Amino acid sequence: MTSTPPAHRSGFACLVGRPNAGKSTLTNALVGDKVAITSGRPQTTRHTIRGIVHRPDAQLVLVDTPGLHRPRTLLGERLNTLVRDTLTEVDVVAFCLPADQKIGPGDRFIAAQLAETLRRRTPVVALVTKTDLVDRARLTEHLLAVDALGDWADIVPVSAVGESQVDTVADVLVSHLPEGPDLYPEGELTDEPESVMVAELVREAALEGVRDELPHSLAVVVDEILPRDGRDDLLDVRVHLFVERPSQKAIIIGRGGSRLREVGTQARRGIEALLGTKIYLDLHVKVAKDWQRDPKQLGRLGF
Ligand SMILES: Nc1nc2c(ncn2[C@@H]2O[C@H](COP(=O)(O)OP(=O)(O)OP(=O)(O)O)[C@@H](O)[C@H]2O)c(=O)[nH]1
Repeated sequence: MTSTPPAHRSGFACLVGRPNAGKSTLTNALVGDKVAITSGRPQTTRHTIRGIVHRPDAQLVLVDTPGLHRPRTLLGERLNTLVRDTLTEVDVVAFCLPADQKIGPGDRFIAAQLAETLRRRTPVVALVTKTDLVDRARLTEHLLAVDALGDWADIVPVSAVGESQVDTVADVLVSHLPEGPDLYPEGELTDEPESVMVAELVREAALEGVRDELPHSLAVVVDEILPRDGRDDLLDVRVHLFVERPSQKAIIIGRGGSRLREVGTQARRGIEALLGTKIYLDLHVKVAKDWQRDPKQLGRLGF
């Protein structure tokens, strides 16, 4: 019998569960430490990307769930909107239930929300997390309780800390993704807060001494932050500075580019401290006429 290679899959997943269920730790274990950042907003989801699992056979994009991530804030109407918005846009939902804690009202609440919101349109995988904290008997008991809690596409026990079954979790989540090519270039991971901070550091440096001349005319966009090929100690950071008029571009760049070099040096120091690694900072200045008044330009600049 000849076997055809499995189709490439790609899509979005979100990890839900009550606080301390182990979502962040598992996300990190799934994604590994190949961290790069971009401010580019994903085209296919409005939600913050927490990490991307790159594999030869698949790309799994893990997105944040603003609501279920912090169930304490999930009340009334708001809850329903938040949950529905995110959960209905992903391909698979992973519900984390820590093995060392009995299923409680918080878990039952989330289970009910998932059932009501998704109505089986999106598969939900139950992940029994922190299995390293319990013995076999307790794990079995918990698995049975989780099974009784809802209608799951799969149930997978996992320990992110003990590094047990993390690959199985990835396999199972990937199995629920549609066939498709990579959605993001390899090495790309988003972390919005950090890229916003990078943009802010560049903006600060660029406005130094010229704040009066172009206070609100400067927008900074971080295009990408990627590891340099073949280097694990250097990130390439590409940034665009947008001004409204050619005269402002001249101010930012300075005579023979002298001022832009100073801006780069100052911003680089701050960014290296922020990211904890050496960077190569690539700054480009562009004129985007009347960007403050043009909704299309504003959108492009991330406002
Ligand atoms: N022993 C053990 N501890 C774990 C494991 N996964 C997470 N933890 C611990 O559990 C605690 C909570 O983990 P997080 O990953 O922050 O949980 P979370 O669900 O992201 O929490 P919130 O951000 O509050 O929603 C941390 O102290 C972790 O170190 C695991 O597999 N084994």
